[in-house]
Amino acid sequence: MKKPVLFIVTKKIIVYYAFRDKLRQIFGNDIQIVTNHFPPVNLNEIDLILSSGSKELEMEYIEPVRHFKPVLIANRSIEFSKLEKLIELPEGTHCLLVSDEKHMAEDSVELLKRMGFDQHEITSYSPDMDCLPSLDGVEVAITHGLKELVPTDVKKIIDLGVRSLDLSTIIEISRVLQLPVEKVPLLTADFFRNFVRIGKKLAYSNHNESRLNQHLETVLNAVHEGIISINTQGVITVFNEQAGRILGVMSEQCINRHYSKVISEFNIDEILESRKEIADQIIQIHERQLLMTKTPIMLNQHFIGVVVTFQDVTYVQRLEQEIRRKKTESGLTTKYCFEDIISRSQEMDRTKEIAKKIAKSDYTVLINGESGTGKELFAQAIHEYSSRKVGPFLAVNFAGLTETLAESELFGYEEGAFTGAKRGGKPGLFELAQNGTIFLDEIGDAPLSIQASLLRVIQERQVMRVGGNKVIPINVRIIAATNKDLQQMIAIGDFREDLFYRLNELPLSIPPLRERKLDIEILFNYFLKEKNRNKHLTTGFVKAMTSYHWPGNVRELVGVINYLTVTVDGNQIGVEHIPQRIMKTENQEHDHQVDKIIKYLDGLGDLKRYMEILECLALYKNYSYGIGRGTLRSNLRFSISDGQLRTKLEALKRTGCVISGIKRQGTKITESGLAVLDTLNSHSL
Ligand SMILES: Nc1ncnc2c1ncn2[C@@H]1O[C@H](COP(=O)(O)OP(=O)(O)OP(=O)(O)O)[C@@H](O)[C@H]1O
Repeated sequence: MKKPVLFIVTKKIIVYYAFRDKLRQIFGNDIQIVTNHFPPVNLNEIDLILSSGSKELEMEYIEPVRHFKPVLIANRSIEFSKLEKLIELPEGTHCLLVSDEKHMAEDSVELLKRMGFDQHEITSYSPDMDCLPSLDGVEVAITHGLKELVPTDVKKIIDLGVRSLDLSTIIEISRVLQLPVEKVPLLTADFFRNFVRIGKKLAYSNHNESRLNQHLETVLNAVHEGIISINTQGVITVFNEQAGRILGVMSEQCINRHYSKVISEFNIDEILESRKEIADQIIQIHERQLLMTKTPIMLNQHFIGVVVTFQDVTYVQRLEQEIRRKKTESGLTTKYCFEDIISRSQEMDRTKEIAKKIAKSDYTVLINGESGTGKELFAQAIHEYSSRKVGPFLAVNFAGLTETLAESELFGYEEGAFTGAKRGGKPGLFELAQNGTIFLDEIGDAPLSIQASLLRVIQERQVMRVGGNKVIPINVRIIAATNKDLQQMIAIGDFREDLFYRLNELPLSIPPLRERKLDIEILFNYFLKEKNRNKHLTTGFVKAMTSYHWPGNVRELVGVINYLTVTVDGNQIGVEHIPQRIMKTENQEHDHQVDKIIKYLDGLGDLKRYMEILECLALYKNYSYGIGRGTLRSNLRFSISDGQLRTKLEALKRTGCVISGIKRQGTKITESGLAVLDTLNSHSL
C-alpha cells in the first residue's frame, strides 16, 4: 500500500530534522517524509504540506499548490527542560530574541511573555528586519537553535533549542493522512516527563522562591495538561487550572486538601508506597478517559511527594468515531449529489459541467443565483463530487444571524468566554468542518466585522476560538452563496472587496428557472413522482407554467406541487388547477419586471445602445455558448471600446438580460432579455 507523503517546508534544515524526528517517533515508517532541503520533490505525489510558517518560503512552495493540496502551518511547542535557564536570569535583564524571520521572533517573544517571563525586557531581532533594534544594554540573546544569527556584540546566549511540533499539529497530521493515533499519547508522556523534571527543579530550587513559584504557576496554567502535586502526607500542593477543568472542580478548593477527598480514583497510595513511576496509564473517570503519569519526586535522595500529570484523551481516542458520529447524527453529511439536480436544459447541463470541474479543485467557490434556484443543492453536490467527500459538510446561513452569534457559531468559544457560554467551551463550525467543506449561505448578509474575520481565516487558514488564545490550523474548503449583487454592495460599502475576490476564485452562476424553461415540466413530473402522485400534466398546464416567471424558482415550484397534490382529485392536472395567485400575477408581474429593467437601463443612459446590443445578441440566441465580445463588437453599428462593452454587458447581466460563462464562454441573451427587447421594439424608440 502506498504510504502517505508529507512534504515538510522549513527555512532551516535543523527545524526540518526536529519535525522529522518527532514524526518518526509517533508514526514510525508509516509515513513518507520529503522536504525542500532535499530536492527534487514531486509535488503531484504529496498528500499534505507541513510548513514551519516561514513567509519567505510561502511563495515558492506553498502558493503554487495551495489549492490542490492541503496545507498545515505547524504549531510549535517549547522545550520545558530548557526554560530554567531563563528563570535564573535576574529581573529586568535586557534580552534579544533572535530568529531568522521577523514574525517568528515576534511570535517567540509573545509566547515567552504569555508564559510569564514578562519581568525581562525582551526585544525581537531577526536579520530580515528593515530597521534592526539597538543593541545598547542587551545582555543576553535567546534563540531557538539559531546561535549563528546572534550579533557578535552579545556574548551570553541562551539556546532554548529548536521548537518542535506541538500535539495539536501532530493530531491534525494523523487526521489528514488517516494515520493511527494510538502512539500520540507517547508524545504526551514525554512532554509530561520533561515538565515534571523542570517543575521539580523550579519548585525546589534555592533561588528566589516566591518568584519561582509565581513562574511555575503561570507555566502550569499555560499548559493544556492537568498537573497535580501531592506531598508525602497525601496533601495536594499544586493543582493547576487545567486539572480543575478536566475534573470539573475548582482548583482553589483542592489545594491543601487530602487527595482522597478530591481524587480518590487516582490511586495515589500505590505510588506513595512503591515510589516508582507509573507512566502512561489510561484511567476512566466518569465519561472521560485520562492518560496519566504518576512520578515520585526525589530531592537529594529524599522522597518528597508525587506529581501526577494527565490529559483528557477521550478526544484523541475517539477522534475517528466522533467525526463519523457527528457527520451522520447532526446532518453533517450531504443529502444531494449531481444526479439529484434534475434538469434537461442546456443552461443547467453547462452549469453542472462547470460545477463538476470546480469540484475537482480546492479553490473557494462563490455561487450566485436567485433565491430557490438550488445553490445549496449545488454546494452539496460539489462536496460529494470532491476528494473531501469523506469529510464533513457544514452549512451556516448568515440571514438573521447576529454578529455575536455568527462569531461563536463559526469560530467556537472557550469556557467562560461570555455569560451563558457552555461548560468546556464549544468548537466552531470551521473546526467541525475540518477536512471537509463549509457552506456559507447568504454571505451577503454577513456583518462587516464577520467579513473581516472570515477574510483572516481564509488567508491564514487558522481560527481562534472566542475567548481563547490557541490557534487552530484548519483545512476546510469554502463554498459561499448569495442572491445579492455583491459588487453593488461593495460600491456602497456593505461588502468587503478583498473578501469578495478571495471568495470569487471560482464563480458559479445558477440560472433562474425562467431562463431554463425546459426544466419546468421535468421538475413537475419528478416531484409528482417523488410524492407518489401519478398524474398527467395537460399541454395547456405545461404551457402556462412555462410562461410563468417563477420569482421563487424551484422552491416556489415545489410549493405549487404541494398545493396540487392536495387540491387535485383526478389523474389530470390542467390550467384550471393552477393556483389563483399565479394566474393573477403572471402577466402583471412579468410586465412589471420588464418595465423595471427598462427603467434601470434607461437610468444608466444610452438605452438605445443597450437595445442594439440585445438585438445583436438575439441573432445568436440559439448558440449554446453565446458569442464573444469581439464578435459582438464587430456586429454593432456603433463603435465602442472593449472596456465600455464589458461595462454594458455587466449591467445587462445584473438585470438578468444576458448570461455569460466563466473562462472563454461568451455572452448569451436570456428570456428576460428577449422580453425586454420585445417591449423596447414595441415602444419603437
Ligand atoms: N434542479 C433541481 N432539482 C431538484 N430539486 C431542486 C433543484 N433545484 C432546487 N431544488 C430544490 O429546491 C429547493 C431550494 O433549493 P436550495 O435550497 O438549494 O436553493 P437556494 O438557491 O440555496 O435557496 P436560497 O437562496 O433561498 O437559500 C430545495 O428543496 C431543493 O432540493
